[in-house]
Amino acid sequence: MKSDEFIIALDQGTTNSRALLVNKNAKVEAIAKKEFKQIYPKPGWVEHDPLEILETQKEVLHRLIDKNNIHSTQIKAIGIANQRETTVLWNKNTGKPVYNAIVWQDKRTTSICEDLKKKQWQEYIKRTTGLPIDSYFSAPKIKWILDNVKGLREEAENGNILFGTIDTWLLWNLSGRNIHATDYSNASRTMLFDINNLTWDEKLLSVFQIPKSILPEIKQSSGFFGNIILNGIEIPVSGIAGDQQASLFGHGCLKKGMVKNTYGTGCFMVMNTGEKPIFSKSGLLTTIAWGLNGKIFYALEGSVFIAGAAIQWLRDDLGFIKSSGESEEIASSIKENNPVYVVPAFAGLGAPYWDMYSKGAIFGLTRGTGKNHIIKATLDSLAYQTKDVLEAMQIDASFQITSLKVDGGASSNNYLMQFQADILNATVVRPKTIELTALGAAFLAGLAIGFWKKSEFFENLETERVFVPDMADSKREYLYEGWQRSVTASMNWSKQ
Ligand SMILES: Nc1ncnc2c1ncn2[C@@H]1O[C@H](COP(=O)(O)OP(=O)(O)O)[C@@H](O)[C@H]1O
Ligand SMILES: O=P(O)(O)OC[C@H](O)CO
Repeated sequence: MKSDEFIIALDQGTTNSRALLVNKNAKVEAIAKKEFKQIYPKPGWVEHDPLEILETQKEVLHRLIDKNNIHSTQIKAIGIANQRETTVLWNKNTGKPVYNAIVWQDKRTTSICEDLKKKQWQEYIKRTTGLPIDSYFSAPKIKWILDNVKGLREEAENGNILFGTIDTWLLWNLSGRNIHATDYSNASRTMLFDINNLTWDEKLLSVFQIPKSILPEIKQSSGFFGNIILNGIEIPVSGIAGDQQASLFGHGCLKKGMVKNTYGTGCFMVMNTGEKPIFSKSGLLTTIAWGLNGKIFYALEGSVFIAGAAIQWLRDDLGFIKSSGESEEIASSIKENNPVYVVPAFAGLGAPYWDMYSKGAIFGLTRGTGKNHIIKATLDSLAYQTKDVLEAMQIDASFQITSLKVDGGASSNNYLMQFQADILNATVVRPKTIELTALGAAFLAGLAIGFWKKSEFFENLETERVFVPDMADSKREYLYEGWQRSVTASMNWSKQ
């Protein structure tokens, strides 16, 4: 091992818990990861077991340290990046979750959201929290758990229940059930947080009937959260951010107008908009990028709910491929001009459509369509959804995007990245490491303790490949027009 001091990043994603060892040169030296169970109790419902999340996260942390012969004294700080919005409520006396974690993709709270829309809360919620009303966010999930677990609201009112997004759940447990906190970026995904005044919003707490006592303290994304005891040594957790904001930071998108796109379970394009929130008229949400050095930075985000998850569906449910990576060769082998479209609206549609009732669909089937066409069309859908979001993001001449920085599991797919460049008519820039989420969390943690000086870690980020657009305008327009018709047809499909 060359380095002798490290930052560890815990990257708790929708499908994997990961721990990464980051050295002084800002390089990822080792990774340990473990997939965990996705629970689908009913159509549209998605849950995780909070204890399994905690156990897999601890397991990969210990495996990383043991396998690489790291002594706890070599770990200078820990940063956490997490799947956002996913909601856990637990009893603070027993430490036990009162219900499974309700995952960001879960659709069970559509009627709570519908009710809010009927009562005309859209304007207030957008202005206050930056968010559209959608079952994606934490507040309706908290309300659902409080309404549906017998006696829970009373327990919560008596001060026995805590709420957390996954960062908070991990921090509370890893700190010896001591610290109940989150950072600004995660707070901004709850639909309870006033992103202008930086406080929990009393009006929304009352609308959702959520007792304030269950909410965590909110801190800067880079700063001291608490200590974790690892093999008898105290290690500070000094960076926390939602995974997409962490990835924005990891890419070095520190200036207004800089943008990245992460292809994980979902696909999230995020643009730094500086120290003032900008409110989109075309379906993007306004969110907090991070709190750093006493300042708040804002971002515009296009959240696509199903991206890599659609490739997992091909693998695990349809059995069309044995591994996600196999999709690359299959898609590259199809040369026909008769496009099939898969609209993977398995969890409704996020940005820019925000349709909780859209359902997945396949269009353009002929007798000659085989499973390979469907594999290619599923990969293509990641690129089309990204184009939808990018179009929404070009709000004026100062936000023209001609180059897109990418990361996340599916960005390793060369077919997809080339098709992405073609359909956007923009270059796609892939860094040498696609673990930008983890790097972002590590950078936030390392900055807080002086492990790195301001921004020096970005100097070591290298580009691995640039994908240059190579498609005729007429073909691009023809293909995209077919996608737009397909999405439109899938919308408002069923309220079940
Ligand atoms: N070569 C590939 N081609 C397409 N999709 C891929 C490829 N490799 C991984 N994926 C997809 O990427 C996702 C995993 O990426 P990751 O960034 O780990 O996601 P998360 O953080 O959401 O758990 C999975 O949904 C998987 O299907
Ligand atoms: O698990 P990921 O990396 O797809 O990210 C999930 C998002 O944070 C949900 O908002």
